[in-house]
Amino acid sequence: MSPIRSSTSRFSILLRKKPFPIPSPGPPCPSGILIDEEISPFYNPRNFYPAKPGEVLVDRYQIIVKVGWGVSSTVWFARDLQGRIEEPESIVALKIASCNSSLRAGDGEREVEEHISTVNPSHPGRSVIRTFMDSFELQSSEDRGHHSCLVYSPLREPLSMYQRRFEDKRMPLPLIKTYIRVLLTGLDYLHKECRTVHTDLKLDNIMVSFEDPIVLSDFMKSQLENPMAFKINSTGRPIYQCKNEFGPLKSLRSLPQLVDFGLATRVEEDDDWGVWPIQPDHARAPEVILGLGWQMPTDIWSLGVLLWDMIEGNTLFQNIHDQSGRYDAKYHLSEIIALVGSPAPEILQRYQLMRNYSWPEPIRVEREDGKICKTAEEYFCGPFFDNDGRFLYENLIPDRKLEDTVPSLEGEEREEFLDLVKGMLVWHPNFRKTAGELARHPFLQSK
Ligand SMILES: Nc1ncnc2c1ncn2[C@@H]1O[C@H](COP(=O)(O)OP(=O)(O)OP(=O)(O)O)[C@@H](O)[C@H]1O
Repeated sequence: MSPIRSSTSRFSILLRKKPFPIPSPGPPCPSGILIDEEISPFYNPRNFYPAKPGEVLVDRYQIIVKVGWGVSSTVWFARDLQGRIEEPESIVALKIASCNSSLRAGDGEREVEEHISTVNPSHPGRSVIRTFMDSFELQSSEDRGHHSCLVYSPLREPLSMYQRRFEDKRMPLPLIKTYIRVLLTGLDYLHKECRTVHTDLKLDNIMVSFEDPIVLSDFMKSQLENPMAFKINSTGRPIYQCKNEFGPLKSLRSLPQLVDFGLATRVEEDDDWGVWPIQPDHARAPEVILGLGWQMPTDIWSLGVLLWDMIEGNTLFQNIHDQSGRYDAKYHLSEIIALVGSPAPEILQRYQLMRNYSWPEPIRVEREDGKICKTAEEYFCGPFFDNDGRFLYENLIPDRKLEDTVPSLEGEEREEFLDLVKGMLVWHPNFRKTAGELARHPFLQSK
């Protein structure tokens, strides 16, 4: 038996897909110009894995093209060589985390995604959440720990980029409604079944799938003919310029997926609360700014804010920065009060109670001064309300009304939209509607 087995395995090795020859280098970039991840203020090239087109990782994934990057990772499309020669090409996205061991980049993301993928695979929202299909580790070249590598299905692009493909950068309303409903089904799964808060909802963390597999296969072929531009940096490593332009849409069959669980947080028990600052500035919920503690409803506030980015093509809260462009919470709260009203008395009571609560560990503010803070009040430069619950910056409250912020909707459509968002932009997190309830709202049903 054994000779037959060994010749069978040799035979199957022969039938296995072969790596393409290493593509010729693309055009050189001037060395003085910063490329992609180099722009990040805390960038250290030694922490990034020096991936190269043509390289085969773990004897299985052949790197072809860089399609994205973040502050602590790069994302590449790669060929999966596991299939047999005659099988269609299988392309995956590899997210290679940096090896900065203090951040343990990639490890938290892997843990949360493992949890999400196993809780209840039959829930309709499960497929809306992007989780990894495979994972492995790569040793860093300078003995600086490991690079965690997560393998995903390839996606077309973030919603921010997808939107720009439509006239006036606005997707058709029926399509937006479908997207919102799908995202809410995903959040219902994440919140109710997985008891996980995304904490970083923004259009860049909603990605859309390829509308047609031909778009991806044409893109991959074109990469072999037109390789990425690159430069050699001061440490002698090549840095490649990512390519992620997939051209005009062939149809509207793409669907959204929630991605990037690098900052996601599990809330196991009802009395577990996140306390540290989260969320992109304009989508930050009031309980985060005021340091009241946050749970799943904080994502509902963020998604509520993002509905303006989707429907109107601009942000709901427009003046939340000071004159030098820095996020300023007192302006943000002033806009919230103008559009949503004053906080409920319970919120003000909790604010007084939590004002002096110190975080278990101090946090450095991501500003030039890099101040170290122990409380939300220090971090967001409070106080904001006096002991009687009066807002300390009444003079900053702009003359705006929520009803005037949706010029593109009219009549019943507008009323229904306002009703939907009034269930999301609620000061008291407990009184916000849940994702499951919102998904059934009349505004989102096809008429
Ligand atoms: N599956 C995928 N298919 C195609 N492109 C992807 C995929 N995943 C990520 N990208 C691209 O890579 C970019 C960065 O990915 P992602 O959002 O997961 O990283 P990040 O969390 O922003 O990185 P970091 O945590 O290092 O800041 C995305 O904005 C997107 O352009």
